[in-house]
Amino acid sequence: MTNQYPDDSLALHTDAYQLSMMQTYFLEGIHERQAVFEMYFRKMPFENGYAIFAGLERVLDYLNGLHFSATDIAYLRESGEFDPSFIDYLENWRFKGTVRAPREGEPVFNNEPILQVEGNVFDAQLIETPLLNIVNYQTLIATKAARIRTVVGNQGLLEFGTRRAQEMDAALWGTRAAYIGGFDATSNVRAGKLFNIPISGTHAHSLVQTYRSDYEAFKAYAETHRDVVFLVDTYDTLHSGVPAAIRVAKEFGDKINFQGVRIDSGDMAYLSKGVRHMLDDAGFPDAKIYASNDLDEETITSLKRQDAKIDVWGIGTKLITAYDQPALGGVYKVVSIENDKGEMVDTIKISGSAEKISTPGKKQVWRITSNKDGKSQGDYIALSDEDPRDLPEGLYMFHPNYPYLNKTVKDYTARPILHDVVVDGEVVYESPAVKEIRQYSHEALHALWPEYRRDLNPQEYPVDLSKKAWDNKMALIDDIRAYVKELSSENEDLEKY
Ligand SMILES: Nc1ncnc2c1ncn2[C@@H]1O[C@H](COP(=O)(O)OP(=O)(O)OP(=O)(O)O)[C@@H](O)[C@H]1O
Ligand SMILES: O=P(O)(O)OC[C@H]1O[C@H](OP(=O)(O)OP(=O)(O)O)[C@H](O)[C@@H]1O
Ligand SMILES: O=C(O)c1cccnc1
Repeated sequence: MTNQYPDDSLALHTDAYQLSMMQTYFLEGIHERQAVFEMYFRKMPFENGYAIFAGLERVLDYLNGLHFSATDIAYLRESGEFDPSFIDYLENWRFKGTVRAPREGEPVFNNEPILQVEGNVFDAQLIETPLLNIVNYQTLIATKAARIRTVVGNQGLLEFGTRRAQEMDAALWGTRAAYIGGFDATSNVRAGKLFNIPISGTHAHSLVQTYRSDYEAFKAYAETHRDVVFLVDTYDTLHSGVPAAIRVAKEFGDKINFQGVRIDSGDMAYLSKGVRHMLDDAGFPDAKIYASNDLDEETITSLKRQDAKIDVWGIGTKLITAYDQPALGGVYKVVSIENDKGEMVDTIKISGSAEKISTPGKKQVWRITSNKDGKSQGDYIALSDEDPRDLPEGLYMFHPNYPYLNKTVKDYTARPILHDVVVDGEVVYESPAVKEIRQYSHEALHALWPEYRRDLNPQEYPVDLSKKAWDNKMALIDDIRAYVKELSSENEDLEKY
């Protein structure tokens, strides 16, 4: 399908129920009521100790100049689903809200706000779906990438996932997220162009099959390239591929700057050791062994344990699809809303399961680090009118579910994590170059103790509520309980249920 709408916009990239609610607010005349919504996720992805926040650049692209185009409006009218006066209003609508977010690449944790939208309830509602769409995916992939980087150490790490991604957008933005999470380069050339990230690659089996021989294929490739890596497993790695690679490397010498070989099947521990011997014996001790084939942090760990002689890891499917956990599960909840007297009142969503109870009130996340070693002590979620900096008596931190787990931190720095990125509809933040984001992420991650960074059974990082935020939550839970009780006593029929 070609795009038949030259002015297609992203304004309709939302769930119909958002427009349905917006219509209600509009027709009831409350669409300009102020509200604060926050995005957070409840569980750490991959049971990891941290997540890497990503997606902000695309969020800003999306919000910048967001409006309903002529064909969007025409479509809504033709659908017959919405009131004409509501559609008239959408015609001149512009996003006027304020958005706060962490820096891209920032380590973030479950149950803390990672996006905050403040503005008309109408505006905030429309953008819920795309914000979750963007940040859930990119944060997931950046986190998966960071996990893989953890097990790979300082070795080369290449992103090969485009062919296996859930369509083109996912390949492109997933690649960017993977780079932020610590990959060195991508095979996706467009990502290289758009984001100015390094591109890299070898060649496929089809080259060898086209020439019907390893030697002929490598020779042709060598005639036409420098810095070559030969794929050696098309027919037989140890008996055909590697001998042919060595022969061509010797024949072409300095002309091709032979970089190494790639193995894409078979027992990679066994094969890589054999290949290493052959390359060393042939006088190519610096040639690198690349490996690919459904790799992820688990297989890499296992291969390292087996002392596989692999120098560069190419990772596709399991990274770009977040194979073992394909969704982050981030949610977007209203935490404060203007009442009919014009006052902001905090609001809570109660649930039978404790983890689904939201934390009311507009908040800020503070990262608390010790001034002695620069290492982080935990995150402190406070209401936005609190300032936990420079408290002479120290900062009292307690676990929100187990308050007896507590500590007082002295000689600390409290750094706010959420920053204004859009103010009253205007984008006020310019994303740094992706290379800088990657570097920032690396540094911010290493301000966490290694116990939170290990890939298996990491320590739970403290994400605490301020006393005021905690009291506010408890008071609202009590209010809701009293309200439900009153309803039940007013209506005896309800007692039956
Ligand atoms: N020594 C090893 N230890 C642990 N895992 C390995 C080892 N060697 C290879 N693997 C992994 O085992 C899996 C093997 O998958 P699979 O059987 O599909 O590969 P293959 O048959 O060798 O190649 P192909 O992809 O062409 O079918 C891959 O994920 C690979 O990365
Ligand atoms: O294995 P991944 O982590 O997804 O990495 C990308 C894969 O893409 C290529 O395979 P290709 O499409 O040629 O298929 P193959 O599995 O038959 O090698 C490459 O040889 C890798 O195996
Ligand atoms: O360049 C490569 O080796 C490559 C690129 C994409 C997928 N698999 C391998």
